[in-house]
Amino acid sequence: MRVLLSGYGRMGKMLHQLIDEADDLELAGVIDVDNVAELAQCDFGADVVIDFSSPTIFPELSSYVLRTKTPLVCGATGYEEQGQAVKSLGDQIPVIYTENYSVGVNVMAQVVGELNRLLAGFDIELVETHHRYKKDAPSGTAQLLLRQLGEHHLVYGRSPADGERQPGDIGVHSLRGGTVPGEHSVIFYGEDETVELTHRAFSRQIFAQGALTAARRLVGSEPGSYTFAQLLSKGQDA
Ligand SMILES: NC(=O)C1=CN([C@@H]2O[C@H](COP(=O)(O)OP(=O)(O)OC[C@H]3O[C@@H](n4cnc5c(N)ncnc54)[C@H](OP(=O)(O)O)[C@@H]3O)[C@@H](O)[C@H]2O)C=CC1
Ligand SMILES: O=C(O)C1=N[C@H](C(=O)O)C[C@H](O)C1
Repeated sequence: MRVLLSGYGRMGKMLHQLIDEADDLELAGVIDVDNVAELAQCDFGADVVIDFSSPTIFPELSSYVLRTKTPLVCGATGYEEQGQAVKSLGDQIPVIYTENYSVGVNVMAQVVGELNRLLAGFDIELVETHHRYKKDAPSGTAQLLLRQLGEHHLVYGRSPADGERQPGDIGVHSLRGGTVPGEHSVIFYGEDETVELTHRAFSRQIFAQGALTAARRLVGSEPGSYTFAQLLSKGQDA
């Protein structure tokens, strides 16, 4: 399977290493800030595009995948406004977008939704921690987890002026430092008890492996916008 990488930072380089190590994968090319124009000029002959760059590349990237009918695995975060636009590519090609390609977070999201239903009335706070270089806050995964919690009033950080916690608030706290690949906790506070769910990534290899698994299962699929859970279960069916 020939892979075109979009974005050659921490994730792009990790993917390149895994592609070189895998017998079934080959690098079709790399797109980064200095050669985005090639998307309009070339056909890299790729079976799939894997994007870990930034939503700012979406116009060029979407034109390329639609013109060449190449399936797209999209992992860059910060796509809230364009989320629907990414998914609408599924009318013509197979596409997946998720803010987190780890199996653990995928399961955590389902459990968070269930805990939210079972622990109605508990106060909820979300804490996410990432390396010092992360550009966006809160993380994409935080937004994925917040979607499982339904409509709430989000309080980002907490300032001295905020006063007492209001019913229905969810505090969202972003910590940045060191080399942390990604940690997310959702904490439910009740009367004299708390329930805390935490996912810790020990390396960004899990995200890269998850994106490659999604790519293998997306190639050959019918056009559509797939979820990570759908592609993971597709593998189990096979
Ligand atoms: N879904 C998931 O499981 C995961 C998602 N991510 C997300 O993936 C993204 C990348 O993460 P990471 O590799 O750590 O970040 P990096 O900043 O290390 O890499 C991003 C790369 O993309 C380049 N880039 C940015 N904008 C454009 C553009 N418009 N056109 C072409 N290239 C561009 C950057 O260039 P330059 O440095 O010059 O800006 C950089 O080389 C982030 O949004 C991150 O949150 C990360 C891990 C897992
Ligand atoms: O930028 C990162 O590193 C990560 N970004 C994703 C996010 O924003 O949630 C996924 C993972 O946590 C690592």
